[in-house]
Amino acid sequence: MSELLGVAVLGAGHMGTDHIRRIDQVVSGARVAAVADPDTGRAKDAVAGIDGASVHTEVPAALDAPGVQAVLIASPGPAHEEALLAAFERGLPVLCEKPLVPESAGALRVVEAEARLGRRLAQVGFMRRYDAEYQRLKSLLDGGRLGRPLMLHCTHRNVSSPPGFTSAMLVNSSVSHEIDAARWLLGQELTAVTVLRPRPSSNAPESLLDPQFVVFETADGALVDVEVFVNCGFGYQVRCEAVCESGSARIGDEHAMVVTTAGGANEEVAQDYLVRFADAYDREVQAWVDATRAGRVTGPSVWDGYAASAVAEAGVRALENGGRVTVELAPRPDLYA
Ligand SMILES: NC(=O)C1=CN([C@@H]2O[C@H](COP(=O)(O)OP(=O)(O)OC[C@H]3O[C@@H](n4cnc5c(N)ncnc54)[C@H](O)[C@@H]3O)[C@@H](O)[C@H]2O)C=CC1
Ligand SMILES: O=C1[C@@H](O)[C@H](O)[C@@H](O)[C@H](O)[C@H]1O
Repeated sequence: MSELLGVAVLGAGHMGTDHIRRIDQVVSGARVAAVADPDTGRAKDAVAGIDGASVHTEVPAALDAPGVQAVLIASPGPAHEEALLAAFERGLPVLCEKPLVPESAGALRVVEAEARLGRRLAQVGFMRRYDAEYQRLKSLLDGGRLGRPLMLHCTHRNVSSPPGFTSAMLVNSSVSHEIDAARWLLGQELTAVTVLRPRPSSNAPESLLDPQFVVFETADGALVDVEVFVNCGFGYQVRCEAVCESGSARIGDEHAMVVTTAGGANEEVAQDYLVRFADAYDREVQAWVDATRAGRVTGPSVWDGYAASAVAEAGVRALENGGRVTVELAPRPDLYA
């Protein structure tokens, strides 16, 4: 394919606007061909100064717009299923922001729809798989030098939660990244989940259960714990330590600049995922564009998206009802073997 890949971006909010900038200014081989958002003002602002990008309020109009060859979904999670199925009907390759679909039943319908097509068309925006530190940890674990992984200790802290953020979203929005990262790093499904609730921070909005401590069990007997704290107030911190039979490895400490002045040192802390994972988003979208132009799909699959939603759903049940909840996955279609 010699011409630029024409991308329709669905949703021009926080992530959509950043991806539009990325496609326009950072990534090579693609251009923004259309944008859809029910809020026309946002859509127009997001493509201001970009030649040839049409603006739509409805998703089908954007998918059918001239020059559209692929779709980047950055609308809220509940809108993803309809958008994915509409893209599949048109044979358009998709990069879908996480979650694939928040409810596992809807995510499974997407898996089944893609399996019926008989070829992969979509990948999910689990960008940590493109982060240099996560990739180094994955290579180290796969190389076997540290022996069998026994535990992952993870930290996921946001400065503050956006309006409307619920206690369930700590699990199914924030921890969804750790769910995917753990499945990917360990190469195993997560089979059970328990959520512990320390006393809520007085800095969290009224009635938000924040922080939470989530423990996953894996098919092979490893444990993954996640401290998720979305109103920590001081910074965006994502850390992961793998404890293995012959050693341990930790990522997530190397981002800050350390400023030393008379009598002391001060370490900067990133405030936002758009800063902490900027390179990962760039690499994710570039890889998607390159693979799409080559007629391939290489990123986290729709099956990975379904599994993450099923685990998160079990996590929300564990949060709401207490106790340990097991994860039930549907049979995996051969397409994702
Ligand atoms: N990978 C990551 O680190 C992150 C991923 N996300 C994901 O990105 C997606 C978008 O999140 P944000 O940008 O933070 O939300 P946002 O609320 O800032 O923006 C969503 C936009 O979508 C528009 N919209 C609503 N319904 C739509 C529809 N049916 N079709 C097209 N547009 C529609 C809204 O008007 C709004 O402009 C979500 O799936 C979220 O989970 C969000 C933050 C970080
Ligand atoms: O995906 C994300 C948000 O939706 C989520 O709400 C945040 O907690 C995460 O840090 C961010 O990466």
